[in-house]
Amino acid sequence: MDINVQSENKLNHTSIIHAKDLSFKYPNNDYYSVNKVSLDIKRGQCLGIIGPNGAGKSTLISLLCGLLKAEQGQVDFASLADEKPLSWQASIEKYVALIPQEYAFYPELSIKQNLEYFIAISEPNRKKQKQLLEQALNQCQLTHVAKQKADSLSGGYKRRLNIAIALSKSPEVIFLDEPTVGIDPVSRQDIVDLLEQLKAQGKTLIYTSHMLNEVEQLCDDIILLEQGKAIAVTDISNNQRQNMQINLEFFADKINASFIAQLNSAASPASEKDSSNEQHLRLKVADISQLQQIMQIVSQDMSSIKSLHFAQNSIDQLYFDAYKNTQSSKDVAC
Ligand SMILES: Nc1ncnc2c1ncn2[C@@H]1O[C@H](COP(=O)(O)OP(=O)(O)OP(=O)(O)O)[C@@H](O)[C@H]1O
Repeated sequence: MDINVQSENKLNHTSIIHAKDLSFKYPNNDYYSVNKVSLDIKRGQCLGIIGPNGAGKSTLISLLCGLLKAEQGQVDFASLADEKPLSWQASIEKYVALIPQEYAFYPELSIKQNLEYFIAISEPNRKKQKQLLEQALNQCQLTHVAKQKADSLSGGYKRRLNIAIALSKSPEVIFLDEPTVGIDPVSRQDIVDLLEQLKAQGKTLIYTSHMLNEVEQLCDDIILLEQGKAIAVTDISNNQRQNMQINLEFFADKINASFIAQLNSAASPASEKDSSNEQHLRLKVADISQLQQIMQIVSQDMSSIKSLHFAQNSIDQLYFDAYKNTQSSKDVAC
């Protein structure tokens, strides 16, 4: 595999990492853990890598940040250096950080000692070391627990320390492998907020998680992996979010047949009745004009409606649709 550092104008001007046809097989495995994956990571954006257990997310991250060498394919990094271009290895060491799934710190040391140790590896200047330490402690809200032994911290604080160590070298590109796994919802939200701040500062994030709501909140682009292959690549930038389908759900004391017929004729042909019983009706609405017609019908008989919910097609739906499609194409192939 080739990993090249390109001057930015050789890549698409917004791209920071471009990978083409990456493939990797672990020794002794007879299958590819990553199979011909191509992707483009834009500067300052967050790319989400999602997929079921064993889909190849961690392996893909390891390939992209140079921890593993692919058998085939190529990774191009835009030159991250301001002045003279660096080798890809030097570029990765200086500008790229990986926050792994496992805890990557010394349990016997305190938070401060851990950070001091890792900062000293990449920054020889004592004054700068101190600044980086304070910055990492503040950014990850660890100042008040800085003297505590890492081993004694809660899961949420251990995750923050993992992130603080990676951030302490002020990276431009940050790979995060399930950074919120196994922690409570409040700690999880704190970490998502921190990642939002990093994005706002212009950092490029590559993020894997099984928490699809986090992915939806943070990511601009998503790549869905299954058995090493990229089975869907989705741009969920604002534009696309607006175009996502609207789901409309009615709950009523009783939904009668003529009401359902009226709604269906208003919504037809693009709308689809998912389910109906006497109390519950779910419609997929294709556009705003359909929605207006439906709301007109509903407003004529509001008395029977107990509640009505709008839900945009979420990333969960995209995930399940893409996954369902690959499963059904496998069934056809069998
Ligand atoms: N060190 C290894 N040696 C052999 N096979 C491995 C190794 N690491 C991963 N694999 C295999 O490669 C495939 C992809 O694994 P990987 O850990 O990249 O998936 P993942 O999507 O990150 O999974 P998870 O969501 O469970 O973390 C799996 O079939 C896994 O068993």
